[in-house]
Amino acid sequence: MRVLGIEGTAWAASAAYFDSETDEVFIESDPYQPASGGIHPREAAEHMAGAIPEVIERALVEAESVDAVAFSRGPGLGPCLRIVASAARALAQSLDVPLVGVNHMVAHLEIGRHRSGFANPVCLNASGANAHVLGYHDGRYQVLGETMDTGVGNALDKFARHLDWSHPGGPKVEEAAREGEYVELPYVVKGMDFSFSGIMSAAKAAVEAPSTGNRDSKSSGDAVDSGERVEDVCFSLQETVFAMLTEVAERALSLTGSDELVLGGGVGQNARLRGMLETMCEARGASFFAPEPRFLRDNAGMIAVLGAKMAAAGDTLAIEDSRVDSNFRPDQVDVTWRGEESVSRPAGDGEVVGAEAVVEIGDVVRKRRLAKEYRHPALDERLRRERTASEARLTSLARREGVPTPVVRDVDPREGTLTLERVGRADLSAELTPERVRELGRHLATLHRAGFVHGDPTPRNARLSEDRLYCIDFGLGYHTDEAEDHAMDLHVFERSLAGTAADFEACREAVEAGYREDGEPAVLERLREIEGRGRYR
Ligand SMILES: C[C@@H](O)[C@H](NC(=O)OP(=O)(O)OC[C@H]1O[C@@H](n2cnc3c(N)ncnc32)[C@H](O)[C@@H]1O)C(=O)O
Ligand SMILES: Nc1ncnc2c1ncn2[C@@H]1O[C@H](COP(=O)(O)OP(=O)(O)OP(=O)(O)O)[C@@H](O)[C@H]1O
Ligand SMILES: [Fe+2]
Repeated sequence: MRVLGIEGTAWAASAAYFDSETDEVFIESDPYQPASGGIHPREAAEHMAGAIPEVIERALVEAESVDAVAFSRGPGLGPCLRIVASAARALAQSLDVPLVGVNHMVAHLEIGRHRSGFANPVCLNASGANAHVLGYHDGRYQVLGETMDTGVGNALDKFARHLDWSHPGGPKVEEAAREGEYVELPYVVKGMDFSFSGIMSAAKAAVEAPSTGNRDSKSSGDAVDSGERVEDVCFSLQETVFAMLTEVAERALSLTGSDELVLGGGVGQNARLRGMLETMCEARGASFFAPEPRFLRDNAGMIAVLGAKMAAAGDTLAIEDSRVDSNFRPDQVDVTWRGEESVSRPAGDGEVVGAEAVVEIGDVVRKRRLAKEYRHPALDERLRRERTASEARLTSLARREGVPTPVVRDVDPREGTLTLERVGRADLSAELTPERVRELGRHLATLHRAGFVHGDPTPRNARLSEDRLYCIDFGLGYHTDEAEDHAMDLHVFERSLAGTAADFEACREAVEAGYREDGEPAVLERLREIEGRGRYR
């Protein structure tokens, strides 16, 4: 199969030629560079209009023959997408070959899968406009977790703009971070979702005022002093944001039971991010793969490679059905080029390596949050201490409210250790029936009424016994009466179901039915709203 791929979702006007027989990929790109500020959609489209025909021409020179034309159908900037689609349609028609419409984010994932040879990896996409973790289940790439606000590259670019640095800011932040030292910034992970806006405001505020020169008087907590050195804030921004991405990637590996991770997207060119992911995977015996930079940043090579797989599966488009979709989500794609395999977790006993902790299961359960090598030591110490303390406190509080939880026998937040009663005979994930899931819905409603959230409700954080369902692992829980936070708790659970459950719809109805029995109707309405926000915006 020989495929001509075209990419132009935002800044990279790119065309590529892929020959699946030799596995060679020839890429021609012409980037758009804004004169000032960030990417202007109109200017970007003007760039595409001029550059797309030229890069196609150069790629065609390399092409011996073309069996299909593939193009990025979305997500991206509408005006840019339309130019690319027109060019692709015209080319497919003039060459009289099929047209293939590729989801750009799935292409960022598939290029890693293709180059690594991994069968069934979890994928972290860290790009400009997006940030999410994908896992394959039920014939789709499920979004296991994603940003609640901006993409990770956009967050870095905006911070750089605040410093009057030119676009793109990511590489400049990386450069400045080399000389930096750690200052504390907010850290926001909810289940496998995460948010950058609070961190970015804190980072901007931190560099606002001129330095006082007194570096010993920093306050702790989420408050950040202004007047920090730019290189220190850049360093800490990377330490914080990339630790969040690495943590959610690890959670996804733990939830799905996969031991393969691939990285995609332009921010994947960052050496610190790659290093953290590598270290995390090594520590848990997983394999990590990041494609070379030409396949990480936006490029038509990944479009051609996925286009070839789709064309081989007969997944082509009639011209009249080839509309672009600027909000095209990866989980909307019907994965026609793969089998029905899904990552599922073998039930284990003895010592369990969770996402966060090593859990020894004997007469009692000993949970140790060991230091994570990938994190900066100061951030690592803070997270382990805070989460261990929360887990002990909320586990006991939940039981007093009537939700079954293990008795906490001992806790040492400084060491990050807990000793817990052993409860249940299996994780809920082992027998995921609607009836059991409904019980979890009731438990969540009870917690919320009591004014706190679990923080990470998944089928692996609930334990089955004959007569009850225990909730465990409250480390990400916190006190809140906000409907948004309560709805987010349910959303985290439903997402983890979508990534693992055999009968997702029945389980989702069950958790909501259980919640309705004791919870606020406003929370379920808010849940619908959260889902309707797509990527929360
Ligand atoms: C929809 C599509 O248009 C969009 N594309 C996109 O965001 O371009 P991509 O090439 O994947 O990523 C660009 C981002 O990658 C960042 N970046 C590039 N090199 C970096 C580095 N060394 N460190 C951190 N960020 C870097 C840039 O600052 C910029 O924000 C996407 O994939 O979300
Ligand atoms: N009190 C307990 N009784 C019985 N089994 C337990 C108990 N606590 C934990 N486990 C088992 O250990 C596994 C991991 O525990 P836990 O979820 O607390 O660790 P974790 O590292 O936070 O995991 P993750 O973040 O991946 O959910 C659970 O899925 C469960 O099977
Ligand atoms: Fe991209």
